[in-house]
Amino acid sequence: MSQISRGLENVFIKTTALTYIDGDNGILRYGGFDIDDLVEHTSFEEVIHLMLYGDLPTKVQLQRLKTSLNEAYEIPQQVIDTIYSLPRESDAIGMMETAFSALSSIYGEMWNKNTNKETAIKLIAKASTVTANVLRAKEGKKPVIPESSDSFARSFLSASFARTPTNDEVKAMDAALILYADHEVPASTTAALVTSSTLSDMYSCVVAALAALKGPLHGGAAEEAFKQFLEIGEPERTEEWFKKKILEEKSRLMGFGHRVYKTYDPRAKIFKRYAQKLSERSNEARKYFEIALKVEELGIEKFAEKHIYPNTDFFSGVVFYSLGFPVYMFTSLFALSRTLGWTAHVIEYVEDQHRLIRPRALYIGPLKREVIPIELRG
Ligand SMILES: CC(=O)SCCNC(=O)CCNC(=O)[C@H](O)C(C)(C)COP(=O)(O)OP(=O)(O)OC[C@H]1O[C@@H](n2cnc3c(N)ncnc32)[C@H](O)[C@@H]1OP(=O)(O)O
Ligand SMILES: O=C([O-])CC(=O)C(=O)O
Repeated sequence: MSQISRGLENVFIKTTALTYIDGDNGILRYGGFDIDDLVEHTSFEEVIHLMLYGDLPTKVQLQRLKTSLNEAYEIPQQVIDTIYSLPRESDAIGMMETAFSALSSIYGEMWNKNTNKETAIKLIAKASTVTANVLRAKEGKKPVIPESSDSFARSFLSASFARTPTNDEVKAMDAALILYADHEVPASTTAALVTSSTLSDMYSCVVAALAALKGPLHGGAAEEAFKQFLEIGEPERTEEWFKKKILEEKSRLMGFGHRVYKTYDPRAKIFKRYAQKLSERSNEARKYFEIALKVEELGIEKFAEKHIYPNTDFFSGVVFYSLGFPVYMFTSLFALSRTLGWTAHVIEYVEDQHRLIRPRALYIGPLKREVIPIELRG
């Protein structure tokens, strides 16, 4: 009998030079560079170069890439209108899917080895415009196109909040963009790959990926994790909440557990450091960070023996909240960053390893039955 791998666990669908994960030892590298080093010493734009061109850029290459991004923030007025025509209470990722569908009908060009990387760079810039405007539409604000600047994170924050962000805010946003940029082939990237395997266009790949990212078991977990902290409300209520929700009702602890990491997610450690630093700016944020620390302690105490530890979504919400983003935007912020991983993987697949992805399902229904005409079916 054929082997079924539930959840495609341990199935390898491509080779990659993009991202290396050692799930037992909590190691994550992009193109051979440790994630800590990249966050410490590089910018999101440098990581874009690394992912798309295979190495960190020289100064000249970086400047060229920044110019390409700055020149691509513009999106057609019809797409802006589409975003703002949706009800304000619409789901933020749903709004991004709608915007990217509209973009795919305009920019859905054929794959071309000579232009795929430029297409990806334009798509990433436009994702910044879409994400900032999803926030602004939901907040009842006017449309804004991000302005050119020395930093993708700075342009994005300025457009989102229509104010000049501090350098600390830009650094934290930049770190979040790097941390979420890629993670090999999780559900969303796999959805993008399946789509690319039919030679559908790159924007459509992002629509498919967004749809998969939204779920609470994947990108939606950052919102769900933070909602736990909101529900707890006060640090001294944490133990009571944990006992009732997690131990008695056996709810999943959101922001904990991972298919590949069987130890602490290295990204969660870095997000935790930024959460600690940024949350010092407000009492509310500080309170949620304290609650997160207590939940983390109880979660590790309970689940470590099953190798279930905090994942990247556990502390990222405290960072985004401290930056001023509403909880409903957390998954969209993840998506903005992950447009890099999605496009880099589909390019790697289509250019070097392309084949239609078409698995099988093992049939277990009745082998053969005769149709009884409806009048005789009783
Ligand atoms: C960016 C990201 O996508 S990171 C992941 C974000 N998702 C979350 O934080 C949601 C919470 N976590 C989870 O649901 C899971 O850990 C997943 C889906 C991420 C990965 O889990 P999988 O590898 O598919 O494991 P699976 O769902 O089969 O669970 C295995 C066992 O661990 C338990 N488990 C896994 N995660 C958790 C959790 N967060 N809380 C409680 N129990 C958990 C399951 O109940 C199951 O227990 P059992 O064997 O006694 O039935
Ligand atoms: O790898 C996964 O399955 C999920 C994840 O952490 C990510 O996409 O960042």
